[in-house]
Amino acid sequence: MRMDWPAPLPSAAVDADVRLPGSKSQTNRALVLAAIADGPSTVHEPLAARDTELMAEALVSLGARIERGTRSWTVTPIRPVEAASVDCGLAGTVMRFVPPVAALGSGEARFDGDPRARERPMGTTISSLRDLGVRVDDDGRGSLPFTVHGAGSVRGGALTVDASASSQFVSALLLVAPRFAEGLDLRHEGGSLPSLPHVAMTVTELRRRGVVVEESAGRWHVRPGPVKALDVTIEPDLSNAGPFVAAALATGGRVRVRDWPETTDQAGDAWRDLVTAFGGRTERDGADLVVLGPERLAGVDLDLHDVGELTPVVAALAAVADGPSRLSGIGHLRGHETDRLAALATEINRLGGQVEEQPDGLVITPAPLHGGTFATYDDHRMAHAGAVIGLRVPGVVVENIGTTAKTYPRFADDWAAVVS
Ligand SMILES: O=C(O)C1=C[C@@H](OP(=O)(O)O)[C@@H](O)[C@H](O)C1
Ligand SMILES: C=C(OP(=O)(O)O)C(=O)O
Repeated sequence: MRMDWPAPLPSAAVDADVRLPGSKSQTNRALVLAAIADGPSTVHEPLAARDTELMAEALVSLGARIERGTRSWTVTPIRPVEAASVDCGLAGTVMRFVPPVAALGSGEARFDGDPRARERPMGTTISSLRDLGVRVDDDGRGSLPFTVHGAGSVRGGALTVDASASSQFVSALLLVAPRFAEGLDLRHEGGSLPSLPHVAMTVTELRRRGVVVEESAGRWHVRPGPVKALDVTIEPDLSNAGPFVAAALATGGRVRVRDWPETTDQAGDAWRDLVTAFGGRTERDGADLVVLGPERLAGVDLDLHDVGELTPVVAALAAVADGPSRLSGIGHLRGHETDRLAALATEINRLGGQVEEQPDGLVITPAPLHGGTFATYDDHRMAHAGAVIGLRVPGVVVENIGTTAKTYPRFADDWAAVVS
């Protein structure tokens, strides 16, 4: 249900604890790897949200069995089916990770998604599968919908791709590469590869399951072999920690994020450095991370190429900061859930802000903001950005708060608990 949501305005500095749901990126990698493993695996504390439910349904439609309990999902690997239909929704991980899984099968799998999903870049998925000898039928636009025809096996070997539009093209191929007869010797060639922590997460998860991966700059070699079944526990989603971290920063308050991992591949771990850049501080307290907001929120000059998915919340903070900010290295965000650079500039400026869109980023000059509707374009992180601006600006109404269900169905309730 689409619901306009008046963003809560705190009456004092925020002082709260939050326990986040599981990581989308880890949950969807765990599901894919379990579906091609050598036996059943259990995923503990998975994220239950639209993107991960779509992933589970996609793998089930390809022949996996997934029993979804409240705190753990048990996956029995794929037994290939003759025909499958996969709804990718708006999930980049589903539209990029699942087609190579379908290529391992022996039937035909049709992929489609939300209207906006048909505009997200998919050309590298289609061309890389074709270069591997897999038949893919599409309408020539390099996007959804398309059909993958599994031929029972994929030979693999050497492959060069341009993954400058999304790191997910690389992760997708690496995840299934141990199941290619010759493994995979993958090179990225083209503009700079974004979101490197996400590729590191892919390599870590493969190695945890006994897969041999060698890597050097822009090149990965995956040896063929079994993917060992493994029971895993998913970490809290540190990218979704962003709006809560921002609540401490924007109000000069304190937020304790429960169970922040000591070490992790998650892009959201960069929040520890981002807090410092905005003038705040973090303290570790046992398993938790405590974020302490500054008296005055500093402007920032940040290259977010590696952690692009944090941009909407960073931009929202920059819009209420005391000094000017520049965010760069994020041209690829135009292919995310929406064109995030255009969406952020349009929506912040609608509230009286001064945001200039650049080819690879945003220049944000502080300006007094006023209330109004903050449109979200079916983008969960645009909704987070609206909520963060609403911490400082009375009368912000976030359009379609339900879009947060993509990765965080409880967001509005958790936010109300933290902010009021
Ligand atoms: O592999 C993943 O789990 C992801 C990779 C990144 O994609 P891009 O490289 O397309 O930004 C990130 O933004 C996305 O939210 C999740
Ligand atoms: C870019 C994102 O998602 P997706 O996995 O759909 O690409 C995101 O969550 O910020």
